Amino acid sequence: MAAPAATAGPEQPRVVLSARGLRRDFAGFVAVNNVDLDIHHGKIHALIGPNGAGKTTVFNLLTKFLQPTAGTIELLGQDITNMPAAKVARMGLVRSFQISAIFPFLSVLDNVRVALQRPNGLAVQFWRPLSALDRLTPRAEELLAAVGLEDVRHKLAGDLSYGRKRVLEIATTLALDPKVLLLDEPMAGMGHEDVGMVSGIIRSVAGDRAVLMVEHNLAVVADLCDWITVLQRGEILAAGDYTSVSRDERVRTAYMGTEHE
Ligand SMILES: Nc1ncnc2c1ncn2[C@@H]1O[C@H](COP(=O)(O)OP(=O)(O)OP(=O)(O)O)[C@@H](O)[C@H]1O
Repeated sequence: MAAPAATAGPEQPRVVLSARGLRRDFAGFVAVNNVDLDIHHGKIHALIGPNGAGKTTVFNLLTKFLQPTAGTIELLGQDITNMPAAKVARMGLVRSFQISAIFPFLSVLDNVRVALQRPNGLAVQFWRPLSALDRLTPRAEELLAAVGLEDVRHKLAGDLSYGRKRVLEIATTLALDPKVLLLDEPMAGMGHEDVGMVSGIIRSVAGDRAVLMVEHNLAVVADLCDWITVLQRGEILAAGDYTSVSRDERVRTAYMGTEHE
């Protein structure tokens, strides 16, 4: 059978987020140095590396929670290097926080409805009565169906299993209709079955957006991610698909003696 043509066409995944020469110093300590990244629509990109490699700092730089010391960041073709975090979130670069981002005493449905009325993903308008959110119910139900939580929509979020809380948290992030979704250790603390469920959801939500994730579970990275960037001491050690990165001697050495799998 003929191999697919390698020429660029309309199907070629486009770069939606890119960084060039990203650097961040903390009082003379260089936490991130000369990092280049290209994140593509429809792809899942993993940022991995030993503890202290600079992964969280890169996330904070991309989302503009931290200002880079040097380098540039482009989102959807626009330079966002000096843009405030709220504006970047409104443009579609959204970071999924941990479980603490959900409201345990609200129902699953109300968690998503509240997320749908957030103007920029960073603030919740608590003064609005929940009844004012009724018009958001159809969209909230659609999102819950997309992540397989429709059957528990009237449960209190706090009563969900750990894995399903993570899924709800992803659904509240999807409410912001991100073009680029940043996931910070989505499998942290999860049992085996939950990892499978959350992997399936991440794969399906990546169909129509770009996903960048920090993940320590290398089995998940191997299974889920199209492209991997390995950081060590703030710099890119290697980049490529899982097969090439996992065969890289420098990567193997970097992981030796760490707690990673
Ligand atoms: N606000 C800060 N002030 C000073 N140093 C910092 C600050 N934030 C991070 N660092 C340092 O920068 C380096 C990179 O930290 P970062 O948290 O980005 O690594 P990481 O790869 O996310 O690590 P982990 O896997 O442990 O979460 C570490 O040495 C850390 O101590």
